[in-house]
Amino acid sequence: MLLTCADVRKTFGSAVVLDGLDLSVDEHEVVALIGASGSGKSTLLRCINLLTEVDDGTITLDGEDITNPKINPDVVRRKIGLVFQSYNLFPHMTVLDNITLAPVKVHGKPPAAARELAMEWLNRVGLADKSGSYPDGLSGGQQQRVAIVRALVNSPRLLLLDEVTSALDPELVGEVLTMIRDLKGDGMTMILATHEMGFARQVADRVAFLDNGRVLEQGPPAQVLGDPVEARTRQFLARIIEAGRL
Ligand SMILES: Nc1ncnc2c1ncn2[C@@H]1O[C@H](COP(=O)(O)OP(=O)(O)OP(=O)(O)O)[C@@H](O)[C@H]1O
Repeated sequence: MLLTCADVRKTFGSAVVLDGLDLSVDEHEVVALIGASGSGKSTLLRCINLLTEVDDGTITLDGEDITNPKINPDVVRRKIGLVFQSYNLFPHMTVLDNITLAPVKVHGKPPAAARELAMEWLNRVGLADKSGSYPDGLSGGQQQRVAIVRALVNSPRLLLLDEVTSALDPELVGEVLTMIRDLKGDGMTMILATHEMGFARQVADRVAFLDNGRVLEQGPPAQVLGDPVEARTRQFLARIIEAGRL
């Protein structure tokens, strides 16, 4: 296993958000997290990326317990890319500078090498001509693809994607989806939190349904989304169908 979350607990005040959650992800696997709003999907991703500290339980990456307080979070975060719904690009920096900032300033990569790698990725995703543009000159889909490239230039072992298509106009979702499918083809290990069941169905090897702070049910997309075992999964999907999102 590349990642193992074992008995992870997280509370905010009196709210128990993760309640002994177990989840394992194999190398090259793509896992979609689904569940009602507030079920803890983002919190889990933030715990894995060490942006939020777990109260209890362990998270193991590549055999190393990353919840051990002695671990250097910056080293862990280099191995785990996290991309948010709101792309969070720096508005006053060009696309190229947004991408090379962390490799150069944080990780000490020579600027020329960082630019070369960034341009390679931008070429691959068809955005090389935007390298000198500022984020507000790009569409939402283009900005999100730049945000994903920014995570990829650190060569992460694991990519976490938190609702990366949710802020996009429907016609822009496809280009981000295509990029994620290409990454899957390259063997990138990914965990994606999503409200879009179509997205989960199209890219995930496995879907995990979060409920009351635990993974209640998981399996291949066709099974979990098409023929769920648990009554609560069925209820959740029925609400999604009502909302027209299945
Ligand atoms: N820093 C925080 N302080 C207090 N409560 C928090 C904090 N972060 C998250 N929560 C609470 O934890 C619960 C789970 O939130 P989380 O964002 O993980 O859910 P989610 O499944 O990702 O929801 P959504 O699908 O709406 O993004 C929510 O009730 C939220 O209000």
